[in-house]
Amino acid sequence: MTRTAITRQTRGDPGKIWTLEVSGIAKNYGATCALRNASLRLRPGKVHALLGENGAGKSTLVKIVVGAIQPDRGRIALNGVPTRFAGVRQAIAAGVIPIYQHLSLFPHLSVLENLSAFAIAGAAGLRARPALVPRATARAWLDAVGLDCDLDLPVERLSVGERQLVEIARGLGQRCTLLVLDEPTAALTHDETDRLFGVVRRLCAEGTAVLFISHKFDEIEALADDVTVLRDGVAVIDAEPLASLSRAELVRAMLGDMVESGERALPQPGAPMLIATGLMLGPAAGIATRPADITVRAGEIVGLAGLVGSGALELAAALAGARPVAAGTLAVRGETLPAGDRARAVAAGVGYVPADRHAEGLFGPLAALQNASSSTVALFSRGGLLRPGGEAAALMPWLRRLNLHPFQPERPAAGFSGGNQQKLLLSRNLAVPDLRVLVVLEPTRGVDIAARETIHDALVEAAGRGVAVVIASSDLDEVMALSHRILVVRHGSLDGELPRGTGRAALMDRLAGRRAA
Ligand SMILES: Nc1ncnc2c1ncn2[C@@H]1O[C@H](COP(=O)(O)OP(=O)(O)OP(=O)(O)O)[C@@H](O)[C@H]1O
Repeated sequence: MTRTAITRQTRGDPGKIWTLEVSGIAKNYGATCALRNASLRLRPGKVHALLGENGAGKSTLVKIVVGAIQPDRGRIALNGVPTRFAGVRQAIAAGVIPIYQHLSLFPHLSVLENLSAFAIAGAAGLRARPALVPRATARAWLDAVGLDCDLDLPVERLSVGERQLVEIARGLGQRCTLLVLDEPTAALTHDETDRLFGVVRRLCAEGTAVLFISHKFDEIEALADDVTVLRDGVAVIDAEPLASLSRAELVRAMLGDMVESGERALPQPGAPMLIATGLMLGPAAGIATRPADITVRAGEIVGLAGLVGSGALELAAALAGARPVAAGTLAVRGETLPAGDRARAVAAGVGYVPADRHAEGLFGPLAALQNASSSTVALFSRGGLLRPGGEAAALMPWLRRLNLHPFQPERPAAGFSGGNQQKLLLSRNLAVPDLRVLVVLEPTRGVDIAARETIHDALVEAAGRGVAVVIASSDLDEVMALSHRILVVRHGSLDGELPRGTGRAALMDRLAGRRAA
C-alpha cells in the first residue's frame, strides 16, 4: 500500500474527505474492456448504491476496490490517502470489508472458527498456532447481526441466510471503514434483510461508508443515500444523491429508454402435464417432509414460495428429478418416471435451471454458445458430428433476445458476468423444442431489470406453447407476477395454496405460518 497525498471532497461537504475516492479506473480482460473510465466517491456514514446492467462492470470495480484484482490504470484513495491493495487481506487490514454474493465461509469449520478466519489470516506467520477469537467476542459479533446460534456448529448446518449473517458478523468484527455488499440479500428472507439493513444503518451512524450493489430498486431506495450508475465500464451517473433522481431516470441511465411492461396476461391452462405423487425430500435432501402431491397443467405457471430454508427450492428441484428423494414418483404426460432421476426427466422433456449456476449449471471453460446448446446438441449433430451452423441458428436468437452482453457467443462462459451466465442457462432450456416441463429456481437472481422483463416474458411464452412451468423464487413480487397459483412450502412440505391476485402481505403471512383468523 502506498500513502502520499490527501485528496479532498469537491462537492457536498467542502473540506471533508471522501471515505473512498476512485477515478479513471480501466480494466481489460484480454480483448474485453470491463472498465473504461470508472469512478466512485463515497461519503463517510452513507450508503452508496452502485447500479448497472449485467456486464456493466460493477463486480470488476468492486474486486478492484477490495484488492482482489489490480486495475490497468486509475487512482484509489481511502480516507484521502492514495491506496493500492495488493490483496484482499491487505484491504481487510485497512478496514475495507467485502461481503460477497458467493459465500466465502468454510462449510466444515465451526461458526467460531469461521468468525476467527480474518484474525487468523492476519496472524499467519506470526504465531505457531492461530488463535480463535474469544467466545464472548464472537457472541457479541453475532448479537450485532441478531443471530443466535451455537458457536460450535459447523457452518454447513446453518441456512444460507444464517451463513450470510455469520459472514457479515465476521466482517463487523474488524475495524470497518468501508463495507462492500455485493448483492447481499439474494439469499436472505425478508426478516433477515431487515436485520441486515438495521446493521448497515447502525454502522453508518458510526461513520462507516457502505458500497451497496443490488438489482432490487426497492432495497436501493430503502437504504441508499447516493448512487453511481455504470454503463459499459463508465460512470454515467457519478455520485449523485439518490433522492435527486427518479427510478425512470436511473433505468434510463443504466439501459437507455425501456418500455416497462404492465401486468402479464397468463395463458389458459390445459390438461395435466406434470403429476408428482407422494414426493418426499427426506434426509437425503437434508429436510424431513410430509409427502407432497403436485399437479401442473400444460400452460400453467405454478410458483413455489417459502422462506429461506423452507425447502421450496429443493421441492421444485425434485419436480425436475434434480434432487434425491425419500419417496414419490413423477409422471410427465402420463409417462411415469422414478423421482430423483434427472437423466430420465431430461429424456421426458423436463428442463431445469438451478439456483446455483456455479455449482450446478455451467461448464465454465466451454463457449457460451456450447453452454446454451448443451441440452439441444443432439438436434444439431449427425453421426456424432456437429452440423455446421445448426447450433448457432437455433441458439443465437435466444442469446440475442436475452441480450447476452457482450454478445460474444464463442467466449468461455466463465468470462461472463453473473447475470449473463443466468441468461445462458435459461437459453439452454428455452431452446428445447419438445420441452414439456420447465422448472426454474430463482429465475432472475442477479439479472438486471431489462433481462428480468425478458425472462418473465419468455416464461409466460413457454407456458403459452403448452409447457408446464414451475418457478421457485425468494423474490415474492416475481412469484406473484408470474404464477397462476402459489404453493406455500414450510418445513419441506406443502402448506396450502394461494390463488393469483393474493397480496404480498397475505403471502408473507402464510410463508411465516400465520393464517387469517
Ligand atoms: N474473469 C474474466 N474474464 C474475462 N472477462 C471478464 C471476467 N470477469 C468479467 N469479465 C467481463 O467484464 C465485463 C464486466 O463484468 P462484471 O462481472 O464486472 O459485470 P457486472 O456489472 O458485475 O454484471 P452482473 O450484474 O451480471 O454481475 C463483462 O463483459 C464480463 O464479461
